[in-house]
Amino acid sequence: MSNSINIGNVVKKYGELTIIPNLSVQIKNGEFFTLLGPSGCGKTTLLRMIAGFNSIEGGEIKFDDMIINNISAHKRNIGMVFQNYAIFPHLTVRQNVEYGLKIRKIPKAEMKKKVDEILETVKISDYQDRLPEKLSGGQQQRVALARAIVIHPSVLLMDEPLSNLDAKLRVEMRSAIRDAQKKVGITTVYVTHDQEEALAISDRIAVMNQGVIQQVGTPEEIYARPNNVFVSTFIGHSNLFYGKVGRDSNSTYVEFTNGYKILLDNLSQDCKAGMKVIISVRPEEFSIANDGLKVKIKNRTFLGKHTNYELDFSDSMIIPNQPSIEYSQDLGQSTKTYEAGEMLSLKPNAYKINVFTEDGQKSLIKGCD
Ligand SMILES: Nc1ncnc2c1ncn2[C@@H]1O[C@H](COP(=O)(O)OP(=O)(O)OP(=O)(O)O)[C@@H](O)[C@H]1O
Repeated sequence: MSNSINIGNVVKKYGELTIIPNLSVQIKNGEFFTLLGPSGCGKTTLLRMIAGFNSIEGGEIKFDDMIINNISAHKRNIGMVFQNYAIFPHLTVRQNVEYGLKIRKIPKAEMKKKVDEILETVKISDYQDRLPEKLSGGQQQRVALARAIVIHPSVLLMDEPLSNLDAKLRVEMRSAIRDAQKKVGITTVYVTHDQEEALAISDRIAVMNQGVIQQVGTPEEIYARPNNVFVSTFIGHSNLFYGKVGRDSNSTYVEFTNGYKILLDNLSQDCKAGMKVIISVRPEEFSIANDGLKVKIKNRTFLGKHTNYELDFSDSMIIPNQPSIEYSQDLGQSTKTYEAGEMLSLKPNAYKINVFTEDGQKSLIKGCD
């Protein structure tokens, strides 16, 4: 039986150093839940706390209603998959998968049935008599996955399981992992620093930075309505502009420093006229229109499905220290391309753009505050 995981006010310290100051999150039974964040933000640390490999300096972790803080790792009934496979080199695929069941003294016939089933689920039946050295990285990772889920753990924990695989295999393995997880229906916590992988694989994502969860939501929610500037720039690309709020008798708008206005009907009540804000526009949220922002193209990059234009806005309009300001033109929608030096008139999509407080900490879109 799979469990929910309830993490309440947990604290992690290494000596004097606090890595996780106070973190709470509820992971639902059967959910594919991803911890996503930059290197060093504490993802592995939190995963190891759930697994029982790390001490917990404050708060509680519960599987359903049972507090597990003081239950040792091997009694938590957890399946784990790491980036370096951790399968036994001297055992065949089948023996590797059987291993956990043998330890649990599962009767032979039942063991055979369970192993057959899992080998089928992760699609490695054909290799069952091979030694791991005769398998590709992706196949080895399937063995590790089969071995972790065959014991029917309460929760499955995965730490960057695809990072040793090449790009194409990573994409293929994403679906393999997700399909197996859904079929078995096991609560899964997955750690990655790869945002595309997180978007592709997860039911919900927690975006972490410096030991603090910035936002929890479905991939769509996090991409479309990030809570703060960190999330908006960590997940996908966002162009950030200085702006201020304006109100007149029957409309509310944000205004760029060059006076360009976008009418918005979804700004939160906190937005007072004159308030300084950050306007966040994704590259695909611009479209070419006569009444847009006038801007010069810096360079053009053809990327197959779309063309990326780097834009040359005046420094007074854009928040400093951004890698680039970009417009992405979907080639399915347009055949005309533009060259460096040409002027464009780009209109941001009022329904899609995001607005944040001046310090970047809070969204000012209704429902995201
Ligand atoms: N045993 C330890 N003793 C002291 N500090 C540690 C220990 N393990 C991790 N840290 C520190 O805790 C912080 C979080 O590390 P953690 O491995 O959880 O990050 P992460 O988000 O998983 O990063 P990555 O994606 O690079 O694995 C880092 O600053 C790391 O240096």
